Amino acid sequence: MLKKGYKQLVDEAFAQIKTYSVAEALTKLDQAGVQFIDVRDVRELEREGVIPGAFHAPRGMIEFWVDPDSPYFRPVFEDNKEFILFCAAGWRSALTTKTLQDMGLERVAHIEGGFGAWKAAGAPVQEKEVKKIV
Ligand SMILES: O=S(=O)([O-])[S-]
Repeated sequence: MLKKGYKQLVDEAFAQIKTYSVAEALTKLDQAGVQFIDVRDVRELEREGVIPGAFHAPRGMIEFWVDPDSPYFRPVFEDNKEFILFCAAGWRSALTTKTLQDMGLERVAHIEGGFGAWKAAGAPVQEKEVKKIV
């Protein structure tokens, strides 16, 4: 028997994090000082598309990419931006937003319903660029 199931974890995260509707997030898409963060798996990006300008930080690595003391640190996280996370449907991003908040990021939020809701609302989507190996 688990001490906590996924539902409890997600509900606890929802209670402690900021959640933007798609409409609210859309107003922030091109805003200076705001960075969208896509925490989905790369295969989902290839299959479903991406939000223009979003930085891909897979959930599996994100704690290591955010922490400047980690050998995997990514400079995109060093600025004092607002980070808006999303996944496919809003559960992984809720857990990840809670984790980044626990790590000390002050302006972090996620998008309700994730990329699925974003796409369904007709918000901007583009194909993932395929990197050519030369
Ligand atoms: O992306 S997810 O909300 O289905 S975990």
